[in-house]
Amino acid sequence: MNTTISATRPFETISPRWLTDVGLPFVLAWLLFSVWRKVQSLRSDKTTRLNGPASTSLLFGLYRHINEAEDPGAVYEEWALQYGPAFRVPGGFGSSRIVICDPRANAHFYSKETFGYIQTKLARVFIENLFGRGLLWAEGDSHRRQRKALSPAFSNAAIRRLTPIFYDAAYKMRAIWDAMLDAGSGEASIDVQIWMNHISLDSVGVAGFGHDFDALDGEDSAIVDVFESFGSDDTSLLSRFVFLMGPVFPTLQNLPTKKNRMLRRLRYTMRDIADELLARNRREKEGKQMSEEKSVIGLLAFIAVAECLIIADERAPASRIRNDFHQSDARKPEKQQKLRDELFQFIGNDPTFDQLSASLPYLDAVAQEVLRLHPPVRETTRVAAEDDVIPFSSPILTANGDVVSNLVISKGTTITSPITYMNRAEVFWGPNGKEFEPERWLETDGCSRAKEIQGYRHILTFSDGPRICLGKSFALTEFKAVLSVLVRNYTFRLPDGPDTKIENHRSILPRPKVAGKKGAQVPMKVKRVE
Ligand code: HEM
Repeated sequence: MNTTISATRPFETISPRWLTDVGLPFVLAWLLFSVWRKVQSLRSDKTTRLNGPASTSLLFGLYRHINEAEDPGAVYEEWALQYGPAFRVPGGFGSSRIVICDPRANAHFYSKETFGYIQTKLARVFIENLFGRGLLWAEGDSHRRQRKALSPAFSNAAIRRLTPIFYDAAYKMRAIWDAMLDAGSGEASIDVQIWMNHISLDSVGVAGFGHDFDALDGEDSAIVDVFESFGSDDTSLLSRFVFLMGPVFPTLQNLPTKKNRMLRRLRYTMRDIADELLARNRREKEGKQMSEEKSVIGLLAFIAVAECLIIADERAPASRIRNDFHQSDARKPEKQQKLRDELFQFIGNDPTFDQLSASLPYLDAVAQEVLRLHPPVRETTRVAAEDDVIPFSSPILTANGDVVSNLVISKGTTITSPITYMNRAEVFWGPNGKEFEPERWLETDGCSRAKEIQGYRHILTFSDGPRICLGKSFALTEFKAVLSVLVRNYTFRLPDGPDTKIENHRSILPRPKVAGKKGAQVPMKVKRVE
């Protein structure tokens, strides 16, 4: 398909003059407004007063400290040990949010999503800029209606039908890798991350649109181009400023930073593609009926598919979890072999959807463990739409010195559920909570206190409650199908052996990179299984 990016409407570049003439007065006006708002809200605030870490910056509070940490979960863990299961974290200009580190409190918080707790203003601007006013943007009854309409497309029956699409993509990649290995010495250095992203994009394209973006074939289409650019950095001063100040001044999100230009371009590209596919679909329907097997288009509105495609790649790519698996797994080759042994019962055929779901315990354990350790969405932050009382399973020591078991929350209070913390903290997962140990999912009493955590199998990676990820079965099936093909066919080693240092690459997408590499590169040494 020939998709033109009519939407690449370039923004003017921002000059330093612009920042002082327009940016500074704007920030000062907001500052005054925020102080006034703060005074107003303090008057009516009944929220339980909590202890917490002190602010280190008037502009950013502790946001920068958290956002730039290699492991934000560990930062929250330190504070939870110091202040208990609920504490207040300062943001910029006197703003703050309450972080809840308790299973019962999190279960309550998520159960009231979209009605009692809603997206922050910042998130709403971001989501609207990217997707428009769709499912992710909607709250309350409107969200419930949209979700109900979309759910059949993500049912087990639907994913069972889509499973061959994941295998097709994996085998297409295998043919390319085999050719690379044949042309060399039998071992090749392959940047697994790029290939996994291509698999994700192609399979979501075929599954959602009935259209192959041919990313695996190196097709240079607009959509592939936009998704690839997601891995690039945006470390400009303006971007960092917008990122850090966004929680206080959501409208800054509309400034034309490199990241915002990219997201806007993606949105327009998706719309162009959707228009073109709609027209094609209409033409095909005039001729012969398009096969329902090939596409879930009959069930999904185009814009919703576009949302899913972006979510799948931008917010929470299944490719990321496969990639993280290879890193964790390449450090512990015995686990790679254990998985291969389990999968070797499938020689000459592939596990079906039902076998992937229920008959391969070690593959399942590996998938769970990767999801637990590497949640692409690291935390959920919402604003209370009404007054509330959050129950806790452990006692809280308030700033007044009282010991309480409930937190009183006033309308307008910002609450954060720290997903990475809940998924990894020692208090729930034991002393090896931060290690890749798939075996914990095979032991019945392996993660005692973690059982108190609700969410999908006691982790919060897919969120929980009314907004729990709609595509989790899609993502898990894709992950397991592709991993089963890769591990049966290849062995993986990190470039410098088990001690290779992996870092977080800062870009629109949270991506890993081998330390010292430019950009989000994870080149692995790949060999065929003998
Ligand atoms: C490993 C892969 C994935 C992870 C970890 C993940 C995680 C999440 C999370 C945390 C949310 C909640 C977002 C929020 O609170 O704002 C979410 C929502 C959603 N996800 Fe996923 N996701 C994944 C893959 C997918 C895929 C492949 C699809 C579609 C094919 C998808 C479709 C959706 C949709 C439609 C929502 C919005 C649900 C709503 O607002 O009601 N996800 N996902």
